[in-house]
Amino acid sequence: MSLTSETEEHSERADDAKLRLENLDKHFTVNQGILSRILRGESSQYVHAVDDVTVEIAEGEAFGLAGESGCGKTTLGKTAIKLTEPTNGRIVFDGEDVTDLSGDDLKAFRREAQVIHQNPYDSINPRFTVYEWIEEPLIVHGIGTPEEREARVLETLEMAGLEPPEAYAHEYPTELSGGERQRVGIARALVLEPSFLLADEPASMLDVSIRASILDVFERLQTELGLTALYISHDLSLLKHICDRIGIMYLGELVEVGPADEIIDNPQHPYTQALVSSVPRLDPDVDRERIELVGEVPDAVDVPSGCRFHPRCPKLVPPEDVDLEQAVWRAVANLRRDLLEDDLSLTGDETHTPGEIRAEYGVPDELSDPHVEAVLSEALEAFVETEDATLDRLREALESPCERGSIPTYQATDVQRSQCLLHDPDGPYRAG
Ligand SMILES: Nc1ncnc2c1ncn2[C@@H]1O[C@H](COP(=O)(O)OP(=O)(O)OP(=O)(O)O)[C@@H](O)[C@H]1O
Repeated sequence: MSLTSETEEHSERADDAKLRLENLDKHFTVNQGILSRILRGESSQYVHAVDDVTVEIAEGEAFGLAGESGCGKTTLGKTAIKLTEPTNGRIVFDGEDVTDLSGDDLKAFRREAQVIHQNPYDSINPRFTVYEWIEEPLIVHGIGTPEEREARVLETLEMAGLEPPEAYAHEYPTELSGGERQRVGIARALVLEPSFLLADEPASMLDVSIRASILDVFERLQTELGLTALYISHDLSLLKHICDRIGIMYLGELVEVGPADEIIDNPQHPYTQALVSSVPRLDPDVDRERIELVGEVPDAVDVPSGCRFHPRCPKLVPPEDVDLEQAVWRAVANLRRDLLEDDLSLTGDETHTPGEIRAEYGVPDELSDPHVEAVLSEALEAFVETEDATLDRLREALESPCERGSIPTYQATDVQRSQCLLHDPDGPYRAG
């Protein structure tokens, strides 16, 4: 299914959506000195923290966001509930466009959408007692008499599992353990009776022994209060445990979305497959082959063309006229990438022969495809001789379809969407 029909599908279901993000972008301007920009002749550059994300979260749903560090999870979460302004796109909450809310309307929205922070040590003001800290949002929003507020604070402490609430109310946060502080953070988020909760790495700072009990609180609250929640975490096993659906982010884009169990047990996008395979304890009974992810996540300023995962993808699609085994093609593509970027990764400082360069990249001395062999050996000879080769032929002749244009989102299975050419039902490539 193409992106167009996906949009139609969304608009049909839009009424059930608690939160709907449409083509959401959040870009940050890179903080470069004016002088350096003038000298290097560059215009402003942007960090593509979130790019063209379209997704909806249903009423009562727990949605998880996962992906490597820096891929944009926190920025997407914060933008979704307007803790930071989107660069482009629309945010629809309870059927209403909240993208440009301000003033009292924004304040009312803030009551509905609350956040639980990652760090229970930093996020609480130590000068407040637990009672004062949890009562504050009620005062800010002008809610209730002092007696009504007291009743609400104590009730909320109890909901967050701080019992007896009267005993906790007059403590200072510094006197509490990490798990207790996280429960205080939960109580503060709940006191306004929100309908949407953003929990950013809610358990990552906690001891393993405490994590399970905090996750139980989340699960219980969601069932009892019917909350819709967006959980952000590196930890796929945590998300599998508490979420209905999971979205996987890579370099600002949402590359796969589907039911939590399916994302873990039957990942479709090559990036999700690699991410899942790197977590051995996800499912001890499943003997999963570990997929090694080569290289680092690229810079979010200078994002790769086409599929952003293509420089690292173990399933990179070769050009149609290339006939090489996948592992050999990946090795050739790695060497081509570094030659084109003039950034070969070689051991030692001495000059290398074409044969030595090939060996370092795991490219065989003679490729079985004569066309690729001719293009690559010509480029290597030129590179070694002049160190400044014209590499246009290498660039054009061996360009992968994954490097071109923007990759749409496809329906990869009945329940999973994936932004990968391998899932184009009308395309020549097949997922394997
Ligand atoms: N205020 C900001 N100004 C400039 N760049 C930013 C800002 N906030 C985030 N970024 C950049 O945006 C990208 C996405 O960051 P973000 O924190 O959203 O990722 P993340 O997936 O939540 O990472 P982590 O898991 O490490 O928290 C990164 O490249 C980050 O450096």
